[in-house]
Amino acid sequence: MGFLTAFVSAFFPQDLLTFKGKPLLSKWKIKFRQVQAVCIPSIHLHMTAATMQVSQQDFEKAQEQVKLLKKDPGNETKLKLYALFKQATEGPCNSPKPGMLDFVKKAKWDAWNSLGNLSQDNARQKYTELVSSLVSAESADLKTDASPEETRHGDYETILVTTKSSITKIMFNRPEKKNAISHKMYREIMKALEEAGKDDSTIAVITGNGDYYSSGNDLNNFANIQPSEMEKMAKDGAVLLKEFVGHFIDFPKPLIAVVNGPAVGICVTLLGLCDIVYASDRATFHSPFSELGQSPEGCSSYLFPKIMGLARANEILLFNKKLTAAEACAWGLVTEVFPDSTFQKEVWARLEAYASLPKNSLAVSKQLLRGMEKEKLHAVNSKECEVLQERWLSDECMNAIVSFFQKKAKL
Ligand SMILES: CCCCCC/C=C/C(=O)SCCNC(=O)CCNC(=O)[C@H](O)C(C)(C)COP(=O)(O)OP(=O)(O)OC[C@H]1O[C@@H](n2cnc3c(N)ncnc32)[C@H](O)[C@@H]1OP(=O)(O)O
Repeated sequence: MGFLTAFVSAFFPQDLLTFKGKPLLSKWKIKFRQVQAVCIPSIHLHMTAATMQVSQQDFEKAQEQVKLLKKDPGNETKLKLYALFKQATEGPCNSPKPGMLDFVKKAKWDAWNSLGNLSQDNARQKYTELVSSLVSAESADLKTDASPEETRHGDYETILVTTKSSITKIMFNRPEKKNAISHKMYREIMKALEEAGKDDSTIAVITGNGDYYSSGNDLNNFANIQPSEMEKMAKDGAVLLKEFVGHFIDFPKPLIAVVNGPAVGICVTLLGLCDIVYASDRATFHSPFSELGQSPEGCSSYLFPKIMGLARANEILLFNKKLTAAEACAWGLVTEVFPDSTFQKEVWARLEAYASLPKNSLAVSKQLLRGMEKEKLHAVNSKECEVLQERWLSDECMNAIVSFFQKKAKL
């Protein structure tokens, strides 16, 4: 016999467990909440404005809500509910006191009788308030229970943003385009970073959906531009890029890159602004700026020489050297490399442990590590964007982009 069955059988006499004259015990005996439905007579009342108004409708709604409670509220509360219900529907207790040995009936009688001359209106109100507090407590519990679940944010088209276990994950989500970053995606990433900076998460993660981390700037951002619009395109591009990189410079919490596959262009350079970079051993790192007639961005012209030394930075940023994950780790761009087969499992277990550390301590420590450099980084960002704006108008750059689309057309 389950707890509620026992409670119902003990606390509600057989005569109460009837509906329209038919015995309901066999069908209904299991759930306390259902007993309340059996006990509902039809009441028509009007509250005056003297007390907080509880309408008949509210009272009936409360009776329905009791039926939906998932957790047993405990004997004491159930006795209170019973007493208030009887008082509300029948008025003060005037039935004879049960014998001392009839414990259950006596407990119920005592509860009802203890309400004395409480008016039916007040009893209805107290019943409704009690139910409302039980419902609120239960939904708060459910929210707490649900906290380890993943919550999805916003109405994004090009990225997926979720929070789980104090980690906000921003995932590039154009796998069919190798997660190339379109104009819309630049804007959505900025919005997601702004939100992640303010939300309850402890750390934020950037990663890619599919086989690529990201193939960098979407070269379509430069396609189909009329000659008369070239200057505007370059100017607007520089403004957008400056703002975009600025969001990484100013991000207030630890920012982790989970590089699930190859990374190209701006998605490589931005790694210098991330606080930790974990890579799958399938990942490669390629910044083909000179091949594209362009120049470095993402503060890499300043941070890469600091991270790996000028000679190595030159190989990547001037001569398009594509690094394996192991090389990128040896050169200090990547923190740690994991076998692809266990990458996700190992990385997320590690990050969950990190995200349980005190949030504010992590944030202030990040500021100490990065804060002094911020002004410098913004200046570098401005300069890089200025140079790129010119590069985008160069023949070298235009030819490289035309060549990319021609190769595609031939395929
Ligand atoms: C506001 C402006 C800010 C600018 C900031 C400055 C940023 C600079 C950079 O990021 S420079 C780097 C730019 N990226 C590239 O040069 C990479 C170009 N792509 C490739 O070389 C290849 O696609 C690849 C090596 C990434 C992958 O090759 P492969 O495995 O053979 O796949 P596909 O080429 O067939 O690609 C599948 C599909 O995706 C499209 N695509 C891939 N990358 C890009 C891209 N960067 N831009 C646009 N489209 C891209 C590709 O065209 C295919 O599309 P399709 O199926 O043909 O429609």
